[in-house]
Amino acid sequence: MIDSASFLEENRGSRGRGFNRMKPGDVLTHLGSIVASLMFVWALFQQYFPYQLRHNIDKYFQRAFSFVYPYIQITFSEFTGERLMRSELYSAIENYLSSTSSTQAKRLKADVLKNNQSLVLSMDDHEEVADEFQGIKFWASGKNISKNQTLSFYPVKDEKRYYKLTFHKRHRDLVIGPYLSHVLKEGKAINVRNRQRKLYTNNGSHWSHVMFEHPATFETLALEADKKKEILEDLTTFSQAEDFYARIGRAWKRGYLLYGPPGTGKSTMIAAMANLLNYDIYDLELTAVKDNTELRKLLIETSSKSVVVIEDIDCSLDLTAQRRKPKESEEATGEQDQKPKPPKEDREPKQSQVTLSGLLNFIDGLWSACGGERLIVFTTNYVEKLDPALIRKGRMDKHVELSYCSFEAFRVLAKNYLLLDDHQLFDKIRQLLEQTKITPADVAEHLMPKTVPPNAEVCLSSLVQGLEAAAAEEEEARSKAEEEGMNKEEKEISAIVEETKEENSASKEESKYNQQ
Ligand SMILES: Nc1ncnc2c1ncn2[C@@H]1O[C@H](COP(=O)(O)OP(=O)(O)OP(=O)(O)O)[C@@H](O)[C@H]1O
Ligand SMILES: [Mg+2]
Repeated sequence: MIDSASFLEENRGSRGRGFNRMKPGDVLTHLGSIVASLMFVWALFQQYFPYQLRHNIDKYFQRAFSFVYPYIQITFSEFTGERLMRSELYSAIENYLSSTSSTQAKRLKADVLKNNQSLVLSMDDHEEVADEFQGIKFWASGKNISKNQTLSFYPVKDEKRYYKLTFHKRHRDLVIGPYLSHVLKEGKAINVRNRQRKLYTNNGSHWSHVMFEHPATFETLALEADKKKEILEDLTTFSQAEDFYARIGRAWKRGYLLYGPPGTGKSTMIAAMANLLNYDIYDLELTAVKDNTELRKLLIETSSKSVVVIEDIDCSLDLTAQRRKPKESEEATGEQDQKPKPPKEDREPKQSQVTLSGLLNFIDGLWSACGGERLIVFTTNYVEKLDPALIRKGRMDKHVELSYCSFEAFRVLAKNYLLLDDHQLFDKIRQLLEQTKITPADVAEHLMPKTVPPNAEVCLSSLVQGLEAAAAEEEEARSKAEEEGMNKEEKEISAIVEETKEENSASKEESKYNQQ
């Protein structure tokens, strides 16, 4: 255990005893002359001693010092190697020490992250803070040393930042093993929490991004509580299961298929997922991807801790047709790949040549494992249109149906939009919701404030009217369909009657003819 405090105290104590017999004025005079002499000697040493000699003296002094000094120091420089790369360890330590720094250090550096939303404090140069791990105290100091560049005519300051970790030599194994990996892990986790998340979209084979700032959360998502809980648990379990996936030999990724009519919250759920897990979003526009090679390139460029989304997968590509087409041509010509492709551009508008097998490879091929910790989410309005190979378990592990608004979902929206837990109109709304189909997007539109100040009664009445109108429309459509069905039936019956009449008259004619 480091006992620096007591070490300093002892030194201070012995000095104090030595100076006790003198008067304060004498002490100061003495001290002044000692310091001046030391500085003079040091200046002489710096200036007149040959560099090699100075270097050797330094070296042996350090060795002799470390022989008696029981502490070990590790330095973590900001830049490693060619000074081009900022050391990952350095930033991890910076993040790791940020909380300790903000409580202990007296001079701090402030930085704003997440688009000016959160303030991050780190210790300033030459500050020192203590950290405790498994009951042992370590010292970390932030330093910024400046060196003059020697080969320059105009001396330019060359600044180097580093953290120095000091600990007693008996803790060497603990520090080099568990402590440093703990610092690295925690530092990275803080970095992930603090980063401004991004929403990427592909422009051909390149990703471009904007800041991701969707406010959706699972709390505000209108969904039945048990369904919400199930998805939440699934996501949280996934995000914490790195070791499990490694143990069972599976790539650390999970596929979600969200399906349901438009306006039922599929895109909103994706935003909520990303917000829950602190992931980036890669919104992949498949129609802009030229071919399978480009698709793979895009996949490789995605980072871990991300949600890769393909919206409206049924519209993105005519996947089933694309799978069939090569087979047909294969049958006709015998070989598929060697055959030069017809110049399609001449006859039809340029289409993406991404195939179903390319997409399947994207989801669970060898390349899909790179990066890890990734969700792949497909959305569709028509789940029945999708090729079963695409959505089988293992590829799309979880199928989530988002459907029309239930009363439970409505209550979530009422709480979000109107801050209401209950209201006299709720019973009526419940009955109407049981009779009619309305999407959460439509309900949300009714609940948007319509007056200043907002009035819940007005919004709920608007919803009731909307629901009644939808119910009336549905009723009308139903009776029309029934009528049409009846008409169709009547027509069919009369056609059959006509047919039998004709048949009867024909047979009568025939028997007459036979009798003659
Ligand atoms: N389940 C829901 N919970 C909360 N808000 C919802 C929900 N469903 C829809 N909304 C609201 O309706 C709007 C449209 O929803 P969203 O874009 O998520 O629908 P979608 O299912 O992705 O539709 P599409 O199939 O057309 O892409 C959202 O802005 C959101 O405010
Ligand atoms: Mg959508």
